[in-house]
Amino acid sequence: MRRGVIAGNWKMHCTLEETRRLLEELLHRLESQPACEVVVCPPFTALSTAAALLHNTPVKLGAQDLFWKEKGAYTGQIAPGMLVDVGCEYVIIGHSERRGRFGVPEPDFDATILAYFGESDATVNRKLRAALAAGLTPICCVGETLTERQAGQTDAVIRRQTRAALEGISEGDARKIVFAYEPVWAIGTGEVCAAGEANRVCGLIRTAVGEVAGSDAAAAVRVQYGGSVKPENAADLLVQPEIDGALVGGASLKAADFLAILHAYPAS
Ligand SMILES: O=C(CO)COP(=O)(O)O
Repeated sequence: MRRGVIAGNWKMHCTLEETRRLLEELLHRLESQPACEVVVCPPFTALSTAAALLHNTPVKLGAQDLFWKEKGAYTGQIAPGMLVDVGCEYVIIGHSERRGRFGVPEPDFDATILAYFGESDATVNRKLRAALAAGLTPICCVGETLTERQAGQTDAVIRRQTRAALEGISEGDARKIVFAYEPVWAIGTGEVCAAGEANRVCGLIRTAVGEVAGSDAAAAVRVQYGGSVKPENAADLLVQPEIDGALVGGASLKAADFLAILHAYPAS
C-alpha cells in the first residue's frame, strides 16, 4: 500500500516573517494527522526558519531544487548535503518552471512554458541521482506543454521524461522517487486537468517506471498530480487510484486552502 504525499511548492514566495505566519497557522489548525504525508517546500532562504518551526511536527520539509555537486566553485548553487544539513527530507526536481531552453524564442516557442533555467532530461537525471545519494526523497516533475498536448504528444513526452529521469538509477532507488504529473498548461492557470485524464497519465508514468526499473518499483513509486489543485477539485483528483497525492502551488500559500486539500485525501 502506497502512502500518499501532498506537498506545497511555495515557489518564490514568503519572507521569513511570512514563512513563520503561514507555518504557525498551518500547524495550529492541523488538528489530526492527515491520512497522507505532508511536505512544505519554501524557498532556500526560509528553509532554516521553517525547519525550526516544523521540528517534532508531522509536516516535513522539502526544497525546490538542488545542484548535483557536493561542494565547490558553483556560485549560487545549493548542494544536496546542505539540504540535509538544514533539515530537508524532500526536494523537488525538474519542475517545468526550471526545464526548457535558454535563448528563446525557439521556432516552436510556447509562451505558456515558464522555462527560465534551461534544465534538460539529463540535468534532471543528475539531480535525481544526487538527491538519492544524499538520502533525500526527490519529487520529480514531468508534464507536457499545451502545444505538445494539442499535437497528441502527451504520452510520448511523459514516457520520455520519466524514462530519462531514471537512467542509471537502481531499482531500489527508483522506488523511492515521487513523480509529479504536472501538465504545464494547468500550472497557475486555474485550468485543472480532468481527474480521469490525470489518473490515466499518472498510470502512464507508473508504466514507464516499470519498463525501466521493473514491476516492483512501478508498484511502489508514488505519483502526484499538480496543476491548479484547489480545495474544490482536490477530492476528485485524490480519490483516483493512480494518484497518490498532490503537488500544490498557489493554494499551498493559504493555510486554510492547503488544509482543506490535505483533508480531502481519502482515509484508507
Ligand atoms: O506548479 C505547481 C506545483 O509545483 C502547481 O502550481 P499551481 O497549484 O499554482 O497551479
